[in-house]
This record gives sequence, structure tokens and C-alpha cells, in this order.
Amino acid sequence: MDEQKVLSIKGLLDDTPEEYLSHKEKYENSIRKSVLFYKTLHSTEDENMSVDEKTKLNFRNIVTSAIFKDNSPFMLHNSMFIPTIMGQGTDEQREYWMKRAKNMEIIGTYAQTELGHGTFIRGLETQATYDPDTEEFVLHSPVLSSYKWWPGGLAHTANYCIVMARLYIKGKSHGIHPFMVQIRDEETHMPLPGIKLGEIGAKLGFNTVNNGFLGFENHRISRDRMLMKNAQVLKDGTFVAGSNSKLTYGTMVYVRVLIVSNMANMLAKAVTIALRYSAIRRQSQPKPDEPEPQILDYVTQQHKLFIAIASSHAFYMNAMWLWEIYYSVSLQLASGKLDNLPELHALACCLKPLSTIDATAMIEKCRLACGGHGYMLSANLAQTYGLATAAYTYEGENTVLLLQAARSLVKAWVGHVKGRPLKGTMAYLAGDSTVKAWDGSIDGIIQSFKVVAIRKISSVVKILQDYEKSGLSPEDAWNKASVFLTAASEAHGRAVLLSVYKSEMDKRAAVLSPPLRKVLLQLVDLYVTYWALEKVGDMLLYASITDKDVDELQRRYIELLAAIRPNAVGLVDAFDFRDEILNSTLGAYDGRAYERLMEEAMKSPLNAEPVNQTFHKYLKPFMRGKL
Ligand SMILES: CCCCCCCC(=O)SCCNC(=O)CCNC(=O)[C@H](O)C(C)(C)COP(=O)(O)OP(=O)(O)OC[C@H]1O[C@@H](n2cnc3c(N)ncnc32)[C@H](O)[C@@H]1OP(=O)(O)O
Ligand SMILES: Cc1cc2nc3c(=O)[nH]c(=O)nc-3n(C[C@H](O)[C@H](O)[C@H](O)COP(=O)(O)OP(=O)(O)OC[C@H]3O[C@@H](n4cnc5c(N)ncnc54)[C@H](O)[C@@H]3O)c2cc1C
Repeated sequence: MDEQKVLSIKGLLDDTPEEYLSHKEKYENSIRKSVLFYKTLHSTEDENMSVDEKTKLNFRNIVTSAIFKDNSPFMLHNSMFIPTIMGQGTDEQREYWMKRAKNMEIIGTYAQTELGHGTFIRGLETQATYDPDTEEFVLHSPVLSSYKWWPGGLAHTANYCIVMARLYIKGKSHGIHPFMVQIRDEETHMPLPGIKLGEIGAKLGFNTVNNGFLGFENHRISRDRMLMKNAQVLKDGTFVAGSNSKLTYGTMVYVRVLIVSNMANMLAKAVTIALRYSAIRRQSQPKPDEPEPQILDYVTQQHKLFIAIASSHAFYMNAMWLWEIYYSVSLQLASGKLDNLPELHALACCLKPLSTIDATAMIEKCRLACGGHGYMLSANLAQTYGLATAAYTYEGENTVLLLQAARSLVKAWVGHVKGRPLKGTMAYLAGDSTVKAWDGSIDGIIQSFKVVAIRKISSVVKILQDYEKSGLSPEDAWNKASVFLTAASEAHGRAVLLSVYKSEMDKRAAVLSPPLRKVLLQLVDLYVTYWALEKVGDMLLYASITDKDVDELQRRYIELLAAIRPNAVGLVDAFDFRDEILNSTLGAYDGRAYERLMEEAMKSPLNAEPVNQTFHKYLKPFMRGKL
């Protein structure tokens, strides 16, 4: 794929910065660009090319950020509509709908969340009642809280969507299932009868994504519109359950995995901007007769930024590793083997929250590290934060997902105590949780994180059991222990992040040139040391670290910052973002931040005329006491 060709297509890049457009103009501009972008990408992507799907996805996601400072209203079409057809449709449904969706003959989205419920999927209220006489489902939104609310592209872009609704047959509920629903006429784009559609309004970010609401008034669709790969409704209304009701949640698992790679990209982008700016910005004069240093030479600045470089690498390695697990579990599911689905679900429920929590915090730190100029929208750090923090909530709110992961961890621990074997990424829970002598090595520290996780999980199980013994119901005990449960999940997630980063890096180390290997391993060391210091309380409590060891760890951390400093600019250059993709006055490769700030300032509509009309209308009469 020729990125240069993609970006040079006229009209894809904005002349007027997006932030100066009205809400309506932003949408219209983003549709114009989405169409152009699709056509351009499509013409550069060869269907027969042997590029794997995740590389393609990564490329698209990265290039998209050059075109949209925010995001495209087609986002949900690619990230959830198509994957749901693939994951939930029968062979026949896939064949029919994929052809139409891939060619963009139809544009779709994924409508699950409602005004009243997002987290609690079993609480969704949209009804799909089967009518065996006409062989149709009747879609209905019985109350305001049952209106779909949030789906990207739903408001004015999509003409189809997958609706997650509660299936009723002969008065009996059969749980939540996916339905392919046409919502707009293919010719006029008018909402179909019985369908109420609109946009949900301005948000912190995602303002070009066209998030919408959707309500149904006894809207009928034919039986074949239920995506029936897992569960089926026969013509006479017989319900055939799938092998596991949670297979219906498959698209969410896929997107949670995708989010980990997205966070690696977003963070890499933010730290490239902040680090390049830190290399050209000079401030203060620590030594009287010497020039002002680059702010990157302040160790506090390195402390803010280098961990973001290392974290981006850590998320990337973890994401690639998680994709492999995802693909292998998907293959197993296709042949009816469900055994490894719970582990994949638990892993995604740990890594999606941790990657979004860290990326969000570190992107904000990158913004703050740019001082006043970081506050400018033209720096593109605020918008990047807006996109990252959305991922904290969407696709499963982070606390909720950590509690889901805790559910698996608690179950695994209770089973282990009863003598059942532990497998996969939880196998380490069976290991030694006794305190070993602290040796300060990377492997030793990672082992300490595993000990912390074992101790936190075993301790919270004890807390739960004690609450239950004291008479609390399991649900009340769970809620009361939930702060510790999320902490146990976080500890497990940290152990996974650290050990996978280290082991994946080790695997690659052999093929790297010695100097490159050295620098990349310094990043691993920095990451492990940073987190050991961040979690020093846990280390003191559960590992055998002493205050002298902490002292050494702190010194090692400072030495690592110094060792990485000469390569810091090279490390962000190696992320290889084009200027158009960074879309930032502060982060361009040539370092002309001040010139770009001024050039961008001149694009403000207020600078189009020397005197604004409000002077004559309000200010002058006001200052003369005539208003
Ligand atoms: C880049 C892309 C942009 C995307 C834009 C954003 C798009 C969206 O946000 S779309 C909407 C996404 N919505 C969500 O993610 C909702 C979050 N909520 C959930 O996923 C679920 O309701 C959840 C998991 C919290 C709880 O579900 P619930 O049915 O109550 O399950 P629960 O009773 O807790 O658990 C039942 C069992 O199912 C399992 N389970 C739950 N979810 C899954 C799953 N996805 N896969 C496999 N197993 C699962 C649990 O592990 C549990 O197993 P066990 O009984 O053995 O312990
Ligand atoms: C930018 C954006 C885009 C989105 N796009 C889509 C889309 O395309 N399609 C779609 O269907 N949806 C979409 N969503 C909706 C999103 O998936 C939900 O907002 C998300 O799943 C969280 O659910 P909620 O809003 O119901 O939060 P709530 O569950 O109401 O969360 C509020 C608070 O309650 C807490 N809480 C809730 N339940 C529990 C519990 N069991 N235990 C402990 N604490 C709990 C949470 O931790 C949180 O602090 C989008 C959301 C955003 C922000």
C-alpha cells in the first residue's frame, strides 16, 4: 500500500482546521472525506494481497488519523458491523451481507447500548417478538430507556444496523440476539416507517462520528434478518439455542482486543508530538553562563515521556500476542471447541482496561509536558486524549471489565485450592507465592508482580468467603469486596503486561542488531522498573524488597532515563508517523513548532479581519457609556 499516494489525494486533508467548523459542517466534511478516503484506500488495497487482517487494520487506523483529527462516521461499519456479520451470521447470511457491506453498497453500525442500559446487556429492553403467522420479527421500543443510544454513524450515515434485542417467542423471553435491520430507504435515505432516528448531540470527542439514537414502533423484519449462526428461530417459532449464549458477545471480545493495539498507536502518536517538541523547546537557565537547555534535558521531563514510549511498545507486543490467542480461539470456536473462550474473555477484560487507563493518563501527561502550547487544539493532544478516554468507557466500562476478569480469577483460584489445574495465563497462580530474596533483576521483578497478583487474588477470595460466612449473600459480598477485586484484576493484568512485553521482546531480540537490541531492552528495563516503583507499596507488602532495594531501584531508573536520552528522538522517529498523521503544530519532523503555531493561528476565522464587527456594535458604545 502506498501511503504517500493515499495522503496526496486532493481534498483528504483539511484547509480549514476541523475545530473552526460548526457541528453540522464537521459532520458534512467528515462524510465527504470518508467517501474519498474509502475510494482511495480501496483503490490501493489489492484484495489478493497477502497482508494479514491486523496489519491492514493497523494501517487503516493510523492513516485515518491523518484524515480525521476526530474519527470517521464509517468507523463502526468497519470495526463492528462487518465483524458482527462475520461472527454471528450463517454462511448464507455472511455471503449475502458481506458482499453488500464490503462494497459499501450499504453502510451499517452496531446498535446495542440503550439510554437505560449499556453495561448490563441482559437488561436491554428493545423487543424482537416473533410472529409465526407472517414469519417476521416485530421490533419495538416499549419505553424511552429502551431507545438505542450511542452507536457511531447511526444518526445520519448508516442505512442498516445490527440491533441487539431481546427475543420473545410466544410470550417467552429467549435472551439477547443480533438482528440485521434496514433503518433507511436505500434510495431516499429517509428513515423507514416505524423507525425514529436522530443524533445524540455534542460530546467531549467523537464529534464527527455521528453517534445516534434509534427507537422502533412495531417495525417488522423478516425471519432471515436474525443473525443465526449461534441460535436460531425456526419458521414455526421453535427456538434452537446456541452452544453458549455468550457467543453472541463475540464482537465485543474482538473489539476489546483491537483497542489494545489502538492504544499503542494513540500513545505512540502523543509521545512523538510531545517528545519532538521537548527537543526544540528551550526554557530556563540552570547554569548562569550557558544557553537555555532543551526541556528534554530535564529529568522530570524524561520521566513524563520515556515511559510513554516504553508503554506503547508494551501495548503493541501485548496486542500482537493477544491477536494470536484471539485467532487461535476463533478457529477452535469454528470447530465447536469452547474451552479457551473464558480465558480469552478474561484476558481481554484485563488488557482493554489497563491499556486504556494507562494510555489515557499518559496522553494527558504528554499534553501537560508541552506546557501552554499543549493546550492548543492545533497540537492535537487534546483530541487524542478525547479519543483515548472514550475507550475507557466504550466496549465495556473499565471497572466493569476488571470485575468480569476478577470473576474468572476468583473462580480459577477457588478451583486451584480444590485441586483443579490452572491453565494458560493463569497457570502462574499455582506457583510459589512465598517471598523470595529480591534480586532486582527484570525477571525477578516480573516474578514479584506475579506474587503480588497471587497474594491479592488469594486475599480477596478470603475476604469474599469471610463476608459470606458473616451472613452476606454472594452478591452483597461481591459488591463489598469489589474495590479489592478490581485491584486483584489489575495486579494480574500488570503481571501479564510485564511478562508478555519481556518475553515477546526476548523472542525478537535475536534478530536485532546489537545496538538496537540494547536500546529496546533498555525500554523493557525502564518499563519494569517504572512499574516496580509505581507499585512500591505492593512490593514492600508482598515481595521482599527493602528500603535499600528501593533506593537502588530509584537510581537505576534515573540511570535508564539518562541512557535512553540520546536515543529518545530516534525512538519516536522510529514510530514512523508522517506529519500528516500526527496532524500537530508541535510534533512535525522539521521541528518548526513556532512557525506552525503562527501559521495555524492565522487560520482562525477571527484573524480574517483586523476589526471585528462587535467593536462597533457592543464594545465602542459600552466603553463610551452609551450601552
Ligand atoms: C474501535 C472501535 C470503536 C468501538 C466503539 C464502541 C462500540 C461499543 O461500545 S458497542 C457496546 C459495547 N458494550 C459493552 O461492552 C457492554 C459491556 N457489558 C458486557 O460485556 C457484559 O454485560 C458483562 C460481561 C459486563 C456482563 O454480562 P452478563 O451477561 O451479566 O454476564 P455475567 O452474568 O457477569 O457472566 C456470565 C458468564 O458469561 C461470561 N461472559 C461474559 N461476557 C463474555 C464474553 N464476551 N465472552 C465469553 N464469555 C463471556 C462470564 O465470564 C460468565 O462466565 P461464568 O458464569 O463462567 O463466570
Ligand atoms: C464514544 C462512545 C462511543 C460508543 N459507541 C457505541 C456504539 O457504537 N454502539 C453501542 O452499542 N454502544 C456504544 N457506546 C456505549 C458504550 O458501550 C457504553 O457507554 C459502555 O458500555 C458503558 O455503559 P454505560 O454507559 O451503561 O455505563 P454504566 O454502566 O451506566 O456506568 C456508569 C458507572 O456505573 C458503574 N457500574 C455499572 N455497572 C456496574 C457493576 N455491575 N459493578 C460495578 N460498577 C458498575 C461503572 O463502573 C461506571 O462507573 C459508546 C460510548 C461512547 C462513550
